Amino acid sequence: MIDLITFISILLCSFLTPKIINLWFKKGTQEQAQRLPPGPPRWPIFGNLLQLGQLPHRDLASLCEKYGPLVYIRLGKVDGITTNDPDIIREILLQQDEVFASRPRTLAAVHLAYNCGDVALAPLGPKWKRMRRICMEHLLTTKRLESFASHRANEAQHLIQNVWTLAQKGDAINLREVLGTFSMNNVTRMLLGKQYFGSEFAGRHEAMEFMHITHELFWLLGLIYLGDYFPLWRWVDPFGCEKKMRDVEKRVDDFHTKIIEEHRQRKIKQEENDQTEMDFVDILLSLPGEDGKKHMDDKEIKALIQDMIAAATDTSAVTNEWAMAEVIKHPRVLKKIQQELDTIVGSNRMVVESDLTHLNYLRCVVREIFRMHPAGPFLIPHESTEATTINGYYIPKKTRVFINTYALGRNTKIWDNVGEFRPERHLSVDGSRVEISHGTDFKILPFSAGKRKCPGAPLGVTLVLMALARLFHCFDWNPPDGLKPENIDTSEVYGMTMPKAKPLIAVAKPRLAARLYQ
Ligand code: HEM
Repeated sequence: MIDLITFISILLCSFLTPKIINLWFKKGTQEQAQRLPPGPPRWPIFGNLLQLGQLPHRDLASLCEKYGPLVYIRLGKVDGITTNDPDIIREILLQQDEVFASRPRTLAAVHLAYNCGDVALAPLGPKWKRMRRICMEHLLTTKRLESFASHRANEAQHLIQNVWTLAQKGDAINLREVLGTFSMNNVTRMLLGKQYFGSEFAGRHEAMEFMHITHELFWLLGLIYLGDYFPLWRWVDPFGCEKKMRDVEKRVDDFHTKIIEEHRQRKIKQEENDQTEMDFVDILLSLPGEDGKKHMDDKEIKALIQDMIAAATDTSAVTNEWAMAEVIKHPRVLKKIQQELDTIVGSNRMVVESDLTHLNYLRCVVREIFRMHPAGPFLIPHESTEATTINGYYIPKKTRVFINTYALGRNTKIWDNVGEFRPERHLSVDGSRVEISHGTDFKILPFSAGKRKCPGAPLGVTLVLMALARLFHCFDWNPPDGLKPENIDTSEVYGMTMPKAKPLIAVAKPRLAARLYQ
């Protein structure tokens, strides 16, 4: 006699299998009629999901090499396209911006971005528009960023002191830690009025908890979670990903609740005419809410805090670590950067922000890093709001768009010797200032373009250039004993950002007068 479970399974199979086959063939016929872009053959149910490995940006890059500049893929039940081509990217991000400027509602965005109530992961619509406007008009204006210039100068000096102390001890330096601390402190000082690491730090336990949950958050946000493409997977969740998302959601929320409460208490205690500088949380607490409400909801404030931390810290820290790795690997480039710094800044003072626009060769180095190791290998995936066509190919509504910036930077049709680190390729013929943006040719895309372009780009560029200029000006750099520069490992891991697989360890030797490091 068959047991009940076997009976139900047989019943379900006999009911579902014809439906799935039917749907699959129906879909196939529709697709043929509407001429989707070319792409690899697909499995039933899974589509091309099983063809993506640990480094999906490389897998999708190979598909573009094989099938052309615009490739159709199917991820479970979700339509997807990918491209490595400047003209198609321009078409998607500028010409058809309105169609492609939405975001997919992924489970990570639901759990970790307050039900898509933030800026970065919110679908296109009035809510996203309002939250983005708050960022642009109240947090990231030139005037507001200028008001934090002294904090940034202070953190740049703190970075140098930190490295100097380690160099005096003769220790090899873990640059991932040092650069992560620099980015995190800069962002949390602006955002939360707190420095989490260093002399005025917020308390060791709080700092460690903060670092820990931030790392888990980044990891979960970058994950290609099968439950997003294949709903049955959610029933099983064999690796406990969704459980982890809920766990991190709760811990992050507790953390933000505490921050908001601290700011409210501080405000109550403050004298009325107190002129203490306002941080981002103070500003958000002072803004009116939607529909005539006196204040913004706590949930909205938390979603914005979350976005700023996630968007600003890892992107700049990862870019800086790649730049240090490639430059130490290429001593010729380090020499040229230092010659430029010695000419423009000299050896009697530290680099200041106003120097950064004049450091044209260093700017080429940063552009070359964005070409070879872009912080966002797929930007943040976009989604189409309606069916459309690109180059005569049909793109269905709700198609997920993987703009492959990694493959763009290694596209042999637009770059020569793609694996060679050669900053000079970005020098302008007339010697004019080298811009760290996509420009008109869209051959690199560090901060994206169109409605969803990064609103923090000027701050991001400053954080990157400042850390690098100071570190190369103040120190000579070598790999640890026994490792030749050319053997420095430059393999990557995939995530929301694309960090170096192994932390960069290097030895620093001061090159300026000792008094300047104090
Ligand atoms: C080197 C540093 C940075 C890099 C490389 C970077 C890069 C990016 C990229 C590639 C995107 C996705 C754009 C798209 O999907 O089309 C993005 C979005 C975003 N970035 Fe940045 N970013 C950096 C720094 C910052 C900073 C400092 C902030 C704020 C303080 C910031 C805030 C944001 C926000 C809020 C979004 C979402 C925009 C939206 O969806 O409307 N970023 N960034």
